[in-house]
Amino acid sequence: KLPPGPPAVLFLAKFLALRRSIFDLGPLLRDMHARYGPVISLRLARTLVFVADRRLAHRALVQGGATFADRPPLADPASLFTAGGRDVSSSPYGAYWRLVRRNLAGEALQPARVALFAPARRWACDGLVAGLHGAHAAGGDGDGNDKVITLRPLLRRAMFELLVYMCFGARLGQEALDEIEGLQHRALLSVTTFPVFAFFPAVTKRLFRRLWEDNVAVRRRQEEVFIPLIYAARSSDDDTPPCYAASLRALRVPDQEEGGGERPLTDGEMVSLCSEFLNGGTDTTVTLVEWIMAELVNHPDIQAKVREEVNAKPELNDGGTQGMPYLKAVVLEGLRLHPPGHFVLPHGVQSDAAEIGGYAIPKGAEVNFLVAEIGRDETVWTAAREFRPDRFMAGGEGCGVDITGSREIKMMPFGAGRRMCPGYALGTHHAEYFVARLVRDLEWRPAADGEVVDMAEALDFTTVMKHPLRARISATN
Ligand code: HEM
Repeated sequence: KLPPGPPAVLFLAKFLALRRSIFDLGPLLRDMHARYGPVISLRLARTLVFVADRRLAHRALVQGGATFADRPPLADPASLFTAGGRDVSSSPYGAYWRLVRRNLAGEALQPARVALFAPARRWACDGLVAGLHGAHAAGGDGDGNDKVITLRPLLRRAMFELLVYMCFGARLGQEALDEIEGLQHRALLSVTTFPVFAFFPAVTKRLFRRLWEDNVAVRRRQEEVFIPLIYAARSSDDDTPPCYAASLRALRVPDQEEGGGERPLTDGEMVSLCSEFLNGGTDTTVTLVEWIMAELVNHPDIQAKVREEVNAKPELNDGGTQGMPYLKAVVLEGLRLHPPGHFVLPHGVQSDAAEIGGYAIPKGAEVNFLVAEIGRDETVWTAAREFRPDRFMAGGEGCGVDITGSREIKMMPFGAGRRMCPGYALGTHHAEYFVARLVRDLEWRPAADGEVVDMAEALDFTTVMKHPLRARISATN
């Protein structure tokens, strides 16, 4: 018995009537869950299943082991940009995925390695704060030490530069960064825009030839830019910690064609893995930091409390955020209330006997989990729609929450189980450090006196602030 859900035609009619993007299912799904229950299905080109209940999510993703650890196959152009599903997030569950994931988690993202990048975090934030101070000259208003800025572009550039350095071990000039950021944006669009080439690809690639050729040209340019950077990347030297690209060059994966032997990664695979590293590490964290700063503008009391804690800790000068429980609570509350991804990436099913909540989930189905709904569940969180970091301090309902969800899921901003985000510690640490520096070095107020920042959401690749944060900043002493 499949999970209940509306007939596909009715769903599509509603979807088109609302002129929603294929990604923007949130409001429709909420209505459908209210009507049909916590597990629903929709039979479109393949069966889509949506799970909105934290206990069922735990049973499927954590207790279910490998049952839902696969990914559905990708259509073009997503397939083009992942070298045919060969990055970590789109590889099918199996030996190749295990090796590339272990390399990412065990090499590039392991805590001792991340610690070596403390000076890089510092220069990234120094540049960001200096840029915000200088934003006045570039068109901010107000005067002297007090100006209205838009945070996102400068924040994005600082985070991107940091990730590029962690990936390639090189600091690039602004022009090269501009180009790579543009290419990365185009690669992301391949995931978020309507997948025309999923339908009769031989025909649609002719019908929409310009669009297809455009994608091919972007991918070619991405290879031209990335391959020299990958081969120039040193394993490490006195000044540069070992970067991700160098670990990819050293990695060996099973060679399917050579009957059991090993082979290095192809250039295409390395380009896609680097591209995933840059996008995975930048957009999610930037979105999170922007939401948190918006909450801190709306809650000056919380902002002052973070500043007080951060000022008392010289560790920040070394790129660390140890011993700052309130800062950590603020970031956790940001992850709960404003998870950058409102869904995990779609999960695939390899077995014939999968079930969720007593419903059969057919092989080949695509299973999605409603991350934002789970973090805002009123039965778990008091005043679930309010920003209250204290809930993660001693005595609060979130104190000691298990962010990996292995014991129990109360929130799952990074997913849970075998496909859980391998970057969760880095993402959290970057968010903590950037928020700490922005609050320590600058005072944040509404753009106009008495104004409340609008917290409306919009779907980009992540769920971003519909109106990018504008705030009045001044230097702290
Ligand atoms: C605040 C920051 C971040 C958030 C909220 C976030 C969120 C997520 C989520 C929800 C998933 C899907 C999990 C699933 O399908 O069950 C995911 C997967 C993934 N993330 Fe992150 N992420 C963040 C930072 C990072 C960073 C810093 C990196 C790497 C540099 C990264 C790399 C990945 C990769 C490679 C996957 C795919 C894992 C797999 O399929 O095995 N993420 N992330």
